[in-house]
Amino acid sequence: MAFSLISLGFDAFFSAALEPGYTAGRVSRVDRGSCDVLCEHGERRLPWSGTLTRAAAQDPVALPCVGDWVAFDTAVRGVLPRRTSIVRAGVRPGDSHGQVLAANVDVVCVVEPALPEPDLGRIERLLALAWESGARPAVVVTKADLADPDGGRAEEGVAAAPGAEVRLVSARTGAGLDALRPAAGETAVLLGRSGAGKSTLVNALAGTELMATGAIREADGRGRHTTVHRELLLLPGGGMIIDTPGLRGIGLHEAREGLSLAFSDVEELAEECRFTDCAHDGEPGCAVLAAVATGELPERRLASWRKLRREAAWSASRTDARLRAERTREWKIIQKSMRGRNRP
Ligand SMILES: Nc1nc2c(ncn2[C@@H]2O[C@H](COP(=O)(O)OP(=O)(O)OP(=O)(O)O)[C@@H](O)[C@H]2O)c(=O)[nH]1
Ligand SMILES: [Zn+2]
Repeated sequence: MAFSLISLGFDAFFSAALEPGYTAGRVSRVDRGSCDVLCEHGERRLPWSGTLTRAAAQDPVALPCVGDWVAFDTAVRGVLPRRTSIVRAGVRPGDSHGQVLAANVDVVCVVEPALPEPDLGRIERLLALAWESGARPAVVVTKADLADPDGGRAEEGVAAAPGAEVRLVSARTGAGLDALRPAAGETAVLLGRSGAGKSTLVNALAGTELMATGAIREADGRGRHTTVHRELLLLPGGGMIIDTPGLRGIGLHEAREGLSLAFSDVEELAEECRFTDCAHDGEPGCAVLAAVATGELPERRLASWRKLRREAAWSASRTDARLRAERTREWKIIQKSMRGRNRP
C-alpha cells in the first residue's frame, strides 16, 4: 500500500529540509539498527547509513525515532528537523543526553486510569514533558466506566492540568472516544504507565482495522496487547496515533519551559510574592504559601512542583557539564593543531 506524504503529515516545513536526490518517509517503528518507514512506495524496512551511525555515536538524539521524517535512498541518511519532540532523560546511568520518545506529534495524551485513582504527580510529570515537546498536551482519564459517579477525582485532575484539555473516556462503553480521535493528517501519542489502557484505547479508535493487526500479531506469537514497541498507526478518519509501552520512572530532561507551562498557576502566584527571589519557604509576603494556606493551591501540588524543578535543574547541570567538557576537548584539539602549525 502506497501512502500520500501529505496524509502522513508532510508539509513545507519538512520538504524545505529534504535534500535533492533523497526520498522522504515517516518512521512508524524503530528496531536495532533499522526502522520501518511509510512512504509513497509503501512500507520499507531501512538500515541506518554509516554517516547516521557515526552521528549517533556522538549524540543518540540524531537517531530516527517513531514519528520522525527521514531522508533515505537505500538507507536512512538523516533525520529531518523535528517540529515537536518528546524527550525524556537518558535511561543509562551517567547519561546526560536525552532520549527522544516520539517526534512530530500534534497532541500528547497523558493517559491515566480513573481507577485505581489517578496519580496526580505522574500526570504533572508527564504534562511537563508534553508541554516541553511543543505539542498540545491533553490528559486522558481512561476506564471512566469504573470511575466514581460523583467525579471528584476528575476535578482534581483538571486542577493538576491548567491549560490542558482533560477528557474522560471509556474504551468499554465508547464514551468520549470520538472527541479523542486525531484529525486527518494529525498525530497523537499516548503516554502513561503500563495498564493505563493505552492499547485498549488504540484498538477502540482503530475499530476493525487494528483488530486485524491484532490477529496478525497473534499469528507471529507476539501477543495482542503486549506493547513492547513504540509504533505509529494509521486510524480510520486519517489521523495517526503512536502507542507506547508503559513508562516507568520517566525522568525530566531540560524541561524548564515545560514545567513553567505545566505549573502556570504556581508561577503566576510566585509573581505576586513580595521578593522576586522568594523561595516560598516562609518569607514574608509569600503569595504561594498564602494560597496554600487558603487551600487555593494544594500543598501536594507545590511539593510536586519543587521536586520536578529540582530534577530539571539537576538534568540541566549534567548537560552543561557535558557541553563544557566537549568545549574543552575541542579547544585542546585546536590548540594542538595551532602548535603544530607554528612549529618551524
Ligand atoms: N473497565 C475498563 N477496563 C479497561 C478499559 N480500558 C482498558 N481496560 C483494561 O485495562 C487493562 C490494561 O489495558 P491495556 O490497554 O493493556 O493497558 P496499556 O496502557 O496498553 O498497557 P501497556 O501496553 O502494558 O503499556 C486491560 O485489562 C483492559 O481490559 C475501559 O475503558 N474500561
Ligand atoms: Zn513566595
